[in-house]
Amino acid sequence: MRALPMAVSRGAVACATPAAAVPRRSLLLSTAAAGAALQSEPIRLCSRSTSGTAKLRASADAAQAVATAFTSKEEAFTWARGDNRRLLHVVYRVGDIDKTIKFYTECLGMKLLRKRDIPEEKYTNAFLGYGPEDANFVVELTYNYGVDKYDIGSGFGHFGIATDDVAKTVEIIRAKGGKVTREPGPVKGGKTVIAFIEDPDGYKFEILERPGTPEPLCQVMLRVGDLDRAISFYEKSCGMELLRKRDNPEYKYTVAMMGYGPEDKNAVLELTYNYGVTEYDKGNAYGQIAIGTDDVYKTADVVKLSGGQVVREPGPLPGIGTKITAILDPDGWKSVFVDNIDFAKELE
Ligand SMILES: C[C@@H](O)C(=O)SC[C@H](NC(=O)CC[C@H](N)C(=O)O)C(=O)NCC(=O)O
Repeated sequence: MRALPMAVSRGAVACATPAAAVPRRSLLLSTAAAGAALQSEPIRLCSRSTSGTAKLRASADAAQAVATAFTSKEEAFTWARGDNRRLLHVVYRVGDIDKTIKFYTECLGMKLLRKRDIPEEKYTNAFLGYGPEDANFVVELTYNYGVDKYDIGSGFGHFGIATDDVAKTVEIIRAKGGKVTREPGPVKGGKTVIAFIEDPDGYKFEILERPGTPEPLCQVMLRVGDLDRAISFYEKSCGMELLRKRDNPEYKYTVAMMGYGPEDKNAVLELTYNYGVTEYDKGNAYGQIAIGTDDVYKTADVVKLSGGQVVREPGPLPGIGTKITAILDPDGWKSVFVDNIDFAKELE
């Protein structure tokens, strides 16, 4: 059973604590600003409030005190990098779930993996993909009763589907009535053959040529206002690796592929920075990516220690019992970490 984090009074002051006296759960101080630089030495807090410590108290108040199992930030980041993580699914809202299921199964060749209706919360979920959820990245569609239209916004980019033959795939999609918005051909400024299609709600899918891939649903592309800030966040707060960064000055954008393993075998988060564009409208259609973890509590601690924002404290979901924690990146994109064991039970 996990111990509850210790409460930290707003009047807590920074103090020197002998190493031997450091409790099992330490209190580490982190700046609240997302993307704050790592500090090698944690500042420990004690609850003693004394006179003459106003400045320290003010600085403690201005920062986020984290009750954590870790004794240093380095320990926290090392744990996150070694955690058992992978992208589980991407969650987004659709206006007619049966129409989308038909499009994804008939045009995109996905399988309907499971569907659940939660009438008490007035929504339905459908999980679709190219392989079982215990080993593949999949989509989780959400239909909210009575809502048939969403705003996709300008920040969401696309989902990527890798295929052996883009031209053939696009012809099948077209023949089945799918909307092709960019014909197959080499990507501008590169060699990879790509095409773009749109689903019934207007979500874009990039079809890209990558023969023999084990993970056809391979990318979630989101636009960000500061690429280095976003890379730093996904490295430090999420324990991801920068797999590839490519600048395309001719077309004035840079992309960074972030993930938990090589791009040809694992789904990745593709972050796109368009020169000079620092803000996007995120709409209300795209939801979040879900990431598996062995410990949602430690995960939330790591996010806080790296200056990231936890928008849902770790704990079990009412009704389902699956433990999760939700975080926001510096651009406001959400990720949800899901306990691996609880998730496996959901699939039983
Ligand atoms: C292979 C992999 O790197 C790509 O497919 S990148 C695709 C490329 N992306 C962009 O242009 C991103 C910047 C753009 N301004 C945006 O915000 O989406 C792309 O979409 N190319 C279009 C083309 O027709 O080649």
